[in-house]
Amino acid sequence: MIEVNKVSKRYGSTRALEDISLSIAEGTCFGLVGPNGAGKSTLMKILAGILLEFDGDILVNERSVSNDRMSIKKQLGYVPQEICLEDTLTARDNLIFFGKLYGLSGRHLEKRIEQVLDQIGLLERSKDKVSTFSGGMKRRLNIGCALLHEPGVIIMDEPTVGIDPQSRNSIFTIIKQLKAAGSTIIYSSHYMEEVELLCDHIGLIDKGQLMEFGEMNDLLARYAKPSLFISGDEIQEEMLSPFGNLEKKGTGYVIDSQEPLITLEEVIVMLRENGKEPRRLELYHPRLEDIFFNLTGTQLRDA
Ligand SMILES: Nc1ncnc2c1ncn2[C@@H]1O[C@H](COP(=O)(O)OP(=O)(O)OP(=O)(O)O)[C@@H](O)[C@H]1O
Repeated sequence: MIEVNKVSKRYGSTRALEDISLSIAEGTCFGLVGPNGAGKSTLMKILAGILLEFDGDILVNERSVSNDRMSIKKQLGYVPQEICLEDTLTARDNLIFFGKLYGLSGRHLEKRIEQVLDQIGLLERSKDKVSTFSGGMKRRLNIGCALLHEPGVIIMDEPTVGIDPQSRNSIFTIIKQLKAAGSTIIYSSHYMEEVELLCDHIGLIDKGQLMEFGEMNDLLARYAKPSLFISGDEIQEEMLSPFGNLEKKGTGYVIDSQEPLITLEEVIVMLRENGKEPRRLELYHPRLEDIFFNLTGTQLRDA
């Protein structure tokens, strides 16, 4: 269990984090979501024991990162947002360097390097210099460096920024495998769809403040309503108003409904009886974006 207790951080006059409290249970995949500049990296660095000056405390399995830093660091793997590799060395030599930093050596280190290279899909490129790698390969190696010492908790700060879809998918596969093996994952991103796909618990952060945190499904149920979307030249507002609260959205209307399937059926019957055909008629499932919008009144200010 990781407990973040009233954590605040200032850089000069900038308040990067304000009074953040949350907890992350073992074996969960926790997504920290927020726009650029929200404070995600700052919190990730504090969690990883890299940023040492802050107010409040963080407990990892009841031990404070401020007092037990070295023993806690062994349980953590940190993947920084900026790629942190030596370009002039091979993938294998980079892994040797990071493995030694974590106190690994000899046959155990060799074995872990083979396993990690396989896990990140770079076995065949292990003897190539990092300078010949694509952005996505560098990101995968960056992740591999944090996995060598088999940490129980892996902290990944926006690991998919600026990479191609294929590498992104392969990073998702790595994360899903880590999850299945029981690791705790803390994943920050400003891509809501990634967090929705990977994480079961989330924290929404904006301007240094934690807007909400909890289980994804609970938050979706609390903040976002299921609804129907309908559009078409023949579709008019007065036809739809008996079916629930209506909102004009783009070229059509959104109908709020607690039981969208039943409403869908009723709308179809009404359309048939009136001989009208919609261009689009579909169930709308609440998204993480809806929670953020409900809490902040804005769409995620994506860069
Ligand atoms: N070393 C620093 N010195 C001064 N200000 C900083 C420093 N690091 C971050 N900040 C500021 O603190 C705030 C939070 O930054 P942080 O990098 O934690 O946000 P973020 O959510 O990770 O954003 P991004 O997705 O752009 O990395 C921003 O206003 C940022 O400009």
